[in-house]
This record gives sequence, structure tokens and C-alpha cells, in this order.
Amino acid sequence: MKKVEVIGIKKCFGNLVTLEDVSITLEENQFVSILGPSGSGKSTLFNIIAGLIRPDEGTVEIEGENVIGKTGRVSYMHQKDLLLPWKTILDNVSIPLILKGFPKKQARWRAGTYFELFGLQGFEDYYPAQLSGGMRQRAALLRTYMFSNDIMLLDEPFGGLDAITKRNMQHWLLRVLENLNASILFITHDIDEAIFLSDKIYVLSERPAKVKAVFDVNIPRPRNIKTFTSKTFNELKEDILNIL
Ligand SMILES: Nc1ncnc2c1ncn2[C@@H]1O[C@H](COP(=O)(O)OP(=O)(O)OP(=O)(O)O)[C@@H](O)[C@H]1O
Repeated sequence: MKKVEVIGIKKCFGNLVTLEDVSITLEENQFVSILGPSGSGKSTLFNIIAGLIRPDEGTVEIEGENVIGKTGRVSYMHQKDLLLPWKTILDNVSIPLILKGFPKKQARWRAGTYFELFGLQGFEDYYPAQLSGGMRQRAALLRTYMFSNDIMLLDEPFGGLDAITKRNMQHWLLRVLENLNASILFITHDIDEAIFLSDKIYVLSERPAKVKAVFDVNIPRPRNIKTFTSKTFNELKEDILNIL
């Protein structure tokens, strides 16, 4: 089933054309990456899918429903999605449930049931500043997941992490996703990350961003450290590098 269908999106800011005829499809339980140069309009595309801004042309359908200008249907993690420093991790992660109307106690209980899966068990009462960068990102991802369990837009969630933590987070994310029912759109600048995580990769051009190429990632799951050195991985990487 199609979870998200973006059709022919065009977006200008004044005279600046950022997106030009962009079409993207996300199927149920798929992991789809959007790879593109800085400033090409990837975040703008997510803002349009999330209903935060309106395109000049084109439509966005979520499960067949037109959602232009409608928020609340997907969960969205921004590049620098900060946890509230004055709230504990458990309270931070409970926020979406409280916004949805759950009483505080029930929200905390429900959010708490995911702490083990997200590698945060035992840190419920810590404050964000007391956690490592990787743990903070896992908490931010869990909070995102609490918004809407099925469709997540992740805008470079590992962009600010060091190389080793980033690699660990990529492996962790794949393991977690095996246990969750989620369809994911993922923005990244990192070709290795896109191949390792995705079922499909859209490569965007420089601004105005158009879809330059679409690659299916035919690498079996579960994937592991050996994936990075496999023949299929490296052939695909070469194909993508040739396009960029
Ligand atoms: N509200 C706005 N008003 C005017 N220009 C904007 C607005 N939002 C974005 N832009 C411009 O549109 C272009 C695309 O921005 P966007 O943030 O979508 O790019 P991006 O591909 O996500 O970049 P990065 O990878 O660096 O985050 C940029 O040139 C940006 O300056």
C-alpha cells in the first residue's frame, strides 16, 4: 500500500525555485532515502509533506488522502531536534502522547514501554545534558515515533554525530525497525548511510531540485557490517557517485 505519494511538487520562495516537479512514493514498511546536495530543497520537501508549507504546484497524498496544508498526519524529526533540557528523558518522550490527550501518568507508562527497545532503559529520570549524543538522538527518535507510529520523516537525524556513533546508530536503527511497523522517509547527504539503510534512494539535483535518479537497493536484510564491503553495495555506490 502507498503510504505517501508526492506528485509533481513545485515550490518557489520569491524568485528562487527550490523544487521543480518532484515526485516521490513511499510504500508501507519501506525505508526511502532522499539524497541531495545542500540547499537543494530537501527540508522544504519535508515541510510540504508534513503540511507545514504549501507547494505552488502538485499534491501530497497520505494513504490516498490529499494532505496539502494539513499537519498531524506524519511525525517529523528535524535536523536539530532538541530535547527540552528542563524535562527528564521520560517526560520529553511522553510529550507527543500528552499532546494527543493521554493523561500524564498513562503517557509516561506508554512511552516507558519503548525504553528498552530504544536503548534508554535506566535513563528515564536523567536530563538530556546527562546523556551521550547517540542516546539523545535515540530519545529524539523515540519522541518522534510517539507522534505517529507509522510514517516518519527523518531529516538527517545522525548528521551531527561523530563517525563511530553514527555507524552504531545506523545499525541500531535497522535492528529497531525490525520490531516496529514504520514507513520512513530519510534525508541524508551520506551515500553509504543511504545505501545501508534504504530500500530505495531518490537522488535530487542541485537547486531547483528535481529527481535525477531513483535506485532500488537490492541488498538482503538483515544487513550488517559486511554489507558495506559487499559487491552490490559498492556497485550501487559507484552508480550513485556517477550521477551526483
Ligand atoms: N521560508 C523560506 N523563505 C525563503 N527561502 C527559503 C525558505 N525556506 C528555504 N528557503 C531556501 O530554499 C532553499 C532550499 O532550502 P532547504 O532547507 O529545503 O534545503 P536542504 O536541501 O534541506 O538543505 P540542507 O541539506 O543544507 O539542509 C535554500 O536556498 C533556502 O535558503
